[in-house]
Amino acid sequence: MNDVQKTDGPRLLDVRDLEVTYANGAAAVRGVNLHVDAGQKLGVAGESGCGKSTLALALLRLLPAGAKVSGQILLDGEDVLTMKWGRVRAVRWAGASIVFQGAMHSLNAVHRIGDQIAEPILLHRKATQAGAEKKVGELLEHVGLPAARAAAYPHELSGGQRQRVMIAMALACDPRLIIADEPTTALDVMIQAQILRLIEQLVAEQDLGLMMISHDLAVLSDTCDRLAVMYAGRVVEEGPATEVYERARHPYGKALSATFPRIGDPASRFAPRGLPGDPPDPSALPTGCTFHPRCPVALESCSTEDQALREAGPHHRAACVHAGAPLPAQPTAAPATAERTP
Ligand SMILES: Nc1ncnc2c1ncn2[C@@H]1O[C@H](COP(=O)(O)OP(=O)(O)OP(=O)(O)O)[C@@H](O)[C@H]1O
Repeated sequence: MNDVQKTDGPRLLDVRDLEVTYANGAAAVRGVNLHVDAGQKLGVAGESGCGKSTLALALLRLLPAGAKVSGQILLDGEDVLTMKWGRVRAVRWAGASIVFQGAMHSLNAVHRIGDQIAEPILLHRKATQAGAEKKVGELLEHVGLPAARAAAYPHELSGGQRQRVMIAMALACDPRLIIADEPTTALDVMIQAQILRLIEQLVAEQDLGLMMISHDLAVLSDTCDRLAVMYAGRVVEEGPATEVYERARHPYGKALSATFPRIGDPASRFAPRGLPGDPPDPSALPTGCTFHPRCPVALESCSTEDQALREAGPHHRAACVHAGAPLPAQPTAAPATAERTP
């Protein structure tokens, strides 16, 4: 991404020209470039089906068999794509770890949460049982839960508490990068805000890198320093969070920011609804700019000419023929009357 170049050593995460094609021919990630440095928070936004989860899974080589991956995923300068499996397994906990959405599905219902958090510590840190238990207590307290909750089973905790457990587990082996895939999607708005503040606090305290994935641009702009907006497997807009959220230069970024107004904003109830239609099938992408069939400001040329990312403002880039100037006025959509959903 186009921000100030880091000069002292490799970036924490540096993704270059990443392509992922599933066995059925779905081109889910197409030429993605992005990076995260220590202490930085990158938000990756996009509707369902834009390739966000595929990107996250690719970073730690968690994709299903048959998926073809090319490009580079440099974690502290070391390419995850060419690592031996033993090294990949170590990196998954100690280099980077993932917090998934829906903690109830990610936690094992029949094991106490303390044992589940201890497992990677015993396995990858070669800790003693006593050492692991001590670390589990510290981690739980760190995420705002009493150490004694280690004895609880997942069903004895609330949704927010379970998500705190997932975060504790992600931190178990002191990773340097956290990948959070829709970490608050299943939670109500109050709890969502608490979990986001917790993630922010941990990132700042431990100088971690954060890559947070969400369909909700407002949540991301509230939490992250920079945003990358994905559409049909590509980054179509990127830049400082406020800049992208408030002055989107790609019509897709603009539609996403209108669909997800700021948390607590009373105007949110009257915000325009999202775009009609769905992202394209990655096995049969449209010609030209893949967004053109849904774009309210497309030119005739957009159906044949693809656009690369180009300067759209300070450290801000957009892959749109209109990127160099404020977007032309768009037809206004019908006002939404429902409360925003997290
Ligand atoms: N295992 C798979 N095999 C084939 N296609 C897949 C597979 N997993 C995902 N896809 C397709 O790849 C595209 C990107 O999916 P992905 O889950 O990465 O998107 P996403 O933006 O994370 O959406 P969501 O938020 O719903 O997870 C979609 O069209 C999806 O149908």
